[in-house]
Amino acid sequence: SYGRITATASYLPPKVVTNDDLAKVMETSDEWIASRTGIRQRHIAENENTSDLCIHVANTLLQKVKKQSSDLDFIIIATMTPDYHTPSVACMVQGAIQATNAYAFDISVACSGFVYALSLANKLIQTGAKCGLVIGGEVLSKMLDWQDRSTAVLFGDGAAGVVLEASDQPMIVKEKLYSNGSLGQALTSGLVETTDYQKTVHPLQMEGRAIFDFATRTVVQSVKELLADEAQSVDYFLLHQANARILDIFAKKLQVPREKFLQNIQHYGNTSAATIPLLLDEAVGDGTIILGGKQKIILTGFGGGLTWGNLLLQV
Ligand SMILES: O=C(O)C1CCN(c2ccc(-c3cc(CO)ccc3Cl)cn2)CC1
Repeated sequence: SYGRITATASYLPPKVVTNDDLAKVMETSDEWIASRTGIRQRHIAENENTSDLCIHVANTLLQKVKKQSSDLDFIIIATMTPDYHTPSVACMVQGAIQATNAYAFDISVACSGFVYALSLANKLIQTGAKCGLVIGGEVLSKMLDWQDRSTAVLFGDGAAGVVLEASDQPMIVKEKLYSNGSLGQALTSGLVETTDYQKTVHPLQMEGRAIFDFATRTVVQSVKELLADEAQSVDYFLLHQANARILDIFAKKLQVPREKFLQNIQHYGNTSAATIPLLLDEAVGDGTIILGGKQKIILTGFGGGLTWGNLLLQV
C-alpha cells in the first residue's frame, strides 16, 4: 500500500491582528510589512495552545472521512512550539480524541515539519499502517519577542493537516529531504538556559538575510534537481509561506508561471509547520486542487535546522 491524502482541514484561532494593529504597538507600518513580506494580517491564539489548535483539526479530519478515532493507527504532529517537552502534542491530541489504537509523536524540524512528517507517514503506511493523521500546528506568538519588529511582524498561529490512508495508488512520486545543522544558528527559538538558578527561555531569533538567501539559492536548486525536466508538468507549487518575494524568485528561477505558486501568507503570516497544510486545505476547499484528480503538486518546506524538503505528489 501507499499513503494517500483523503481529507484536509485547518483551524485558526479567532483573533486577527492586522499590520495596522502592530503599527500601534511597535515601530513598523502596514506599507513596510506588506511590501517586504506580503503579510497583511495574522491569527493570534488567546487562551489556546498548540494542542488546542491541533485537536480542532483532528476532530474536523475525522468528521470529513467519517471515521472513529479508534480507526487511527498513528498521529504525527509537526511543531516547533509544543505545549510541553513532554507529553508530546501528538499524545495530547490522542488523549483528547481517544484514539486508543494510535501511536503518537511530534517531530521538530520547524518549517519543513509537514513535509518531513508526510514523507515519514507514507512509510508507515507502506510498512503496514492503514490510517493516520499528519498535522502541522504552531503557536509562534508565545515564542516571539514583541519588541523585536524584525521577527514579531512575520509570524502567526494556526494548524492544518491531512488524513493519510492506505491505497494501491502511489501518491508520493518523488521526494528528497535535507538538513544542514551547521547552519542551525540562523534561526533559533526557545533556548532554555539556567544560570544561577534563573531559568531564561530565549525568544525566536533569525538571521533574515542568511535564511532568505538559503531559500532562494539552496532550496531552489533542490527543487530543480527533484524536477529535472518535469517542472512544466507540475500543476501547483505549495511552498512554505515565509515571504511572498520568495515565491516570485522561485517562479523566475524555475521559469514557471507565478500563478502556479499558491499563496496565502497575506492572511496568516508565517505559521511554520502549518503553512503548507493550510495552503493545501484552502486549495482543496476552493477547488483549485482536487483530491483524486491526478494533479501533480510539489510541497516544499524550508527553515529552522536548517532543514528543507521536497515532495512531488500526484493527488
Ligand atoms: O525585507 C526584509 O527586510 C526582510 C528580510 C528577511 N525576511 C525574511 C527572511 C527569512 C524568512 C524565513 C523565515 C523562516 C521561518 O519560518 C523560514 C524561511 C524563511 Cl526564508 C522570512 N522573512 C523578511 C523581510
